Amino acid sequence: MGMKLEVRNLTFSYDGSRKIFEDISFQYHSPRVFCILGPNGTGKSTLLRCMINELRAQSGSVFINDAQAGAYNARELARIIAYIPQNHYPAFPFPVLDIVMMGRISRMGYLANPGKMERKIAMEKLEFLQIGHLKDKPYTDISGGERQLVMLASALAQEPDLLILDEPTAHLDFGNQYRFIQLVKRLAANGTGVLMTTHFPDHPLELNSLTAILKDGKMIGIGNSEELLTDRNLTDLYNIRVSVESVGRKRICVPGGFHEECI
Ligand SMILES: Nc1ncnc2c1ncn2[C@@H]1O[C@H](COP(=O)(O)OP(=O)(O)OP(=O)(O)O)[C@@H](O)[C@H]1O
Repeated sequence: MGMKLEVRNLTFSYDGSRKIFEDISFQYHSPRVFCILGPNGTGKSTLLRCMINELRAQSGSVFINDAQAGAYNARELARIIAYIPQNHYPAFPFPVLDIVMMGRISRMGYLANPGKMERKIAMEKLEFLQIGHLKDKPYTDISGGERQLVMLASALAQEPDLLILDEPTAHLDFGNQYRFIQLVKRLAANGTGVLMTTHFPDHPLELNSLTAILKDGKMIGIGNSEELLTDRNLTDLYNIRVSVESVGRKRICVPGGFHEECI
């Protein structure tokens, strides 16, 4: 059926005076992929945390399936949305498989212990992401990129309608970044929505996603990646010359410009 997320006139401040962003509004329907681009410190993570009810906006509202986000308790929200923050610091050396099984909590009865089915689903998600070999390793003893994939496995085990991912490729190697983007395409094709922030404009171009540009506390553009991510818009956004080029059937962004000296 898909889910609907609506952000209406959202304004946020951490200290009550400096506005991190102001009057942000958009509508999103899953399973389309939605990417949010913006320079460092523009409030992308803060916006995501407002969407999942972790931070309370100064004004404006977030609606999930037409109900105020605040009306859902954590368990109800976890059945709809799985969120992976930009950084997660492991506190305990739980085995990786247990971490992935934790993704099942919102799907289990109150006071129930994870059983065979939870174990099977968790293992399937690890295998799906080609990290089954990590299942018995302590979560504290794996690399940043491996942790990111384990978090993704746990989020997938949650079987949400929407994945909200904060810079999901930040720790991934070149190959895993590509595999990850292909995975996002597959998830969307199978009905799971993905809303993600990224520092790589190539990602929304590859995903042909709905894309929003955040700059100086405002959402200055939203639309199809192909139309929104022009040389001009990317040059203005990142303050370097950028040209968007066709290579075969792909569109890629070239920082410094294709025919220019790097600046
Ligand atoms: N807990 C906090 N308290 C006060 N200010 C904060 C807090 N977290 C973030 N900020 C500030 O809010 C602004 C937006 O931060 P945020 O992390 O949302 O940006 P971002 O666009 O996700 O950045 P990046 O791309 O670097 O991850 C920044 O100026 C940051 O310093």
